[in-house]
Amino acid sequence: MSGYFTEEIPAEELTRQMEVARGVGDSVRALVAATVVTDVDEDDVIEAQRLIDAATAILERRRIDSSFGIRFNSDGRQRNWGNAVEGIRNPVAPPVEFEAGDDRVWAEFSLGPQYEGPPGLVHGGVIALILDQVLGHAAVHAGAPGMTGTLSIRYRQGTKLGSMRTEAWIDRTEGVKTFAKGQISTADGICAEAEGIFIMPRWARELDIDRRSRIGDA
Ligand SMILES: CCCCCCCCCCCCCC(=O)SCCNC(=O)CCNC(=O)[C@H](O)C(C)(C)COP(=O)(O)OP(=O)(O)OC[C@H]1O[C@@H](n2cnc3c(N)ncnc32)[C@H](O)[C@@H]1OP(=O)(O)O
Repeated sequence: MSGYFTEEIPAEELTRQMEVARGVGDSVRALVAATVVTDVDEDDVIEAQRLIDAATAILERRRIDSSFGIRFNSDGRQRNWGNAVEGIRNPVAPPVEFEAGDDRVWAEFSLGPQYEGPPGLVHGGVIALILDQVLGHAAVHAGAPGMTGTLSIRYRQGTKLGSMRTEAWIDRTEGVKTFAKGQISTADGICAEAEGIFIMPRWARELDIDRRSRIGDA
């Protein structure tokens, strides 16, 4: 399966690269939020646009031919910097950084004005995006990774923009299918609940266990 790479970056160098990646990702995230809510004069908007275009031209001086993919380093760490939920260098990603316990995974994070759907509330598609990832992550954590086959969401109340928590756990596994459940909550309580079926794709079923678990680490 393409998009999965193995690489050998010395640990200290990888840590340094991660700091730079997070730095530029965070700066563009702040830029996106500022673009949505700025109230400065039009001349300032136009000047900002000129500077942004100059920054884009610098970044485009050299680029990879594909999307970022998932890169496994020899020290056990992996880079999924392009992931739409977790990718530290992807400004579209909040990013959501998961923690894992015995029977579940969770994350605390914040969504700003660029994720708005109804006024003041998170867009339902963004809720689905995050629930897909957290349920998928729970399947990985349980050692039963898979692609999302089905995802069902019950939106119980609007999710206010700002701080929130998501968590997910495995309900059961049946052969290549992993049934996961999860939720997103704010200070108002549970806002959305999800159930998902994650299915190990055929190409992964044919891999040996070691390679499969490395892909599942994604
Ligand atoms: C190791 C892999 C790791 C993957 C990445 C980890 C990322 C980590 C986190 C990422 C998080 C974000 C994740 C993302 O964003 S994943 C991106 C969004 N999802 C996709 O793009 C998935 C596209 N679909 C596929 O690749 C295949 O159709 C899948 C893999 C889903 C099934 O494959 P295939 O079609 O070849 O399966 P099969 O014919 O052998 O059937 C097997 C069993 O499954 C049952 N079934 C089939 N389809 C569905 C369905 N839709 N719902 C419920 N059940 C379904 C079927 O009845 C049978 O059951 P049974 O009759 O045996 O009881």
